Amino acid sequence: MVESQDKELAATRLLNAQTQIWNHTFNFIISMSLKSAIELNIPDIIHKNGKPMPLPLLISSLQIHPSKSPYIHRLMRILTHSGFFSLQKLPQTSNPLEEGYVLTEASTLLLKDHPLSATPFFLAMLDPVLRKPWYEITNWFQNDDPSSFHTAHGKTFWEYAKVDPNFNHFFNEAMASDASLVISVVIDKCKEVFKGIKSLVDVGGGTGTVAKAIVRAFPEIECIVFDLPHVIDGLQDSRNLKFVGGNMFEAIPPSDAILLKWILHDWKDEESLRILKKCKEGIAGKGKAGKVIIIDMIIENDKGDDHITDKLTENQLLFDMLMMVLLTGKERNETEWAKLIVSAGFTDYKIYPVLGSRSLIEVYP
Ligand SMILES: C[S@@+](CC[C@H](N)C(=O)[O-])C[C@H]1O[C@@H](n2cnc3c(N)ncnc32)[C@H](O)[C@@H]1O
Ligand SMILES: O=c1cc(-c2ccc(O)cc2)oc2c(O)c(O)ccc12
Repeated sequence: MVESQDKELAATRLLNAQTQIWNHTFNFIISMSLKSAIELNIPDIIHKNGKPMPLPLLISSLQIHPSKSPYIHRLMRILTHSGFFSLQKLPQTSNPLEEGYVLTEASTLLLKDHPLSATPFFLAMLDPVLRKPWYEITNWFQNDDPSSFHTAHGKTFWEYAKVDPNFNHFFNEAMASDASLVISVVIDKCKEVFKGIKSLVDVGGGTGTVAKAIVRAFPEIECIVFDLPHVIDGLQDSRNLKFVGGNMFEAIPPSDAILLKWILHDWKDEESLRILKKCKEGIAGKGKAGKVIIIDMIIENDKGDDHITDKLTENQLLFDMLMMVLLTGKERNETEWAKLIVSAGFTDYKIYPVLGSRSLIEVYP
């Protein structure tokens, strides 16, 4: 009896292990299915419908070949199971089997016209330019290239952006959509961070989404968006917002405060230290208001004991891999951040854990 129970337990474990491997093996199927749903415009079509959308109506609204109509429910079934759509009973019907698709919070963020749309990044991640480096990781482990991206394309991420205007454009656009989301939360939840600041440089500030929101919310602040020349090329200055091209490893324009949003995780410790030291020079002599504002992840060391913490940690570890493969960067835990901040000559810092998997870190000279 005991022996047969042991055997059953061993078989269950083996089958569970196989299921785990299969689910991970097929993870890409979810991304590729979602890509197709976005390309077929399904989130926007369901949104426009305004109420739960029955399958036949959804099918008739899609630009697909008639022979493919019977397949749509299978695409919708996996994406519903993955939480991108949900099924709701149709209004004004007594038949419980009559239901229609509605958006979830995740697919709402994928709407093309959503001001905070995640679609540009989602599609960018599946683009062959950003996919190729993932096939090169093992080669990268065996050569001395700075990143797997470099192994795949023979140049760094930023060099690639400089010579490929299309890549430069879609990357900057994708960054801008994330920037809108983050800065709206920062302005709402961390107003005090900007108190007393008269000038701010957004280092690596891209096309200026964050800086524009800052000058709108705090008109007394003069902002400079500092980025590589090909990023800011052609962007128009306004009264309290200027675009300056340059290299943050060489010099950063002086100001009361410097913002580094999603900059330091792009770079390894030696490089990040050089950037932070340049920031310190940039805010030198600016008295009490001088500070560096970092927006980046702080990796949790403990494995989460609830589902949400566990998902945040997974998100951070995935970003850590993204930084390793595309750039030379990494995500850091608090000890690593503290070491970096102190090594660059700063005396103290304060963490505002208000941005989901990211935090705002206020750093003082
Ligand atoms: C990950 S993006 C972050 C953009 C923006 N801060 C945001 O979070 O939306 C990094 C930015 O750093 C810029 N960058 C890279 N190397 C740079 C350098 N040497 N000097 C100035 N900016 C640089 C890139 O062009 C890019 O805009
Ligand atoms: O190449 C990237 C991509 C991202 C990214 C991907 C998907 C998302 O939903 C959000 C962001 O983020 C990056 C990043 O933060 C960075 O500093 C460099 C490159 C990328």
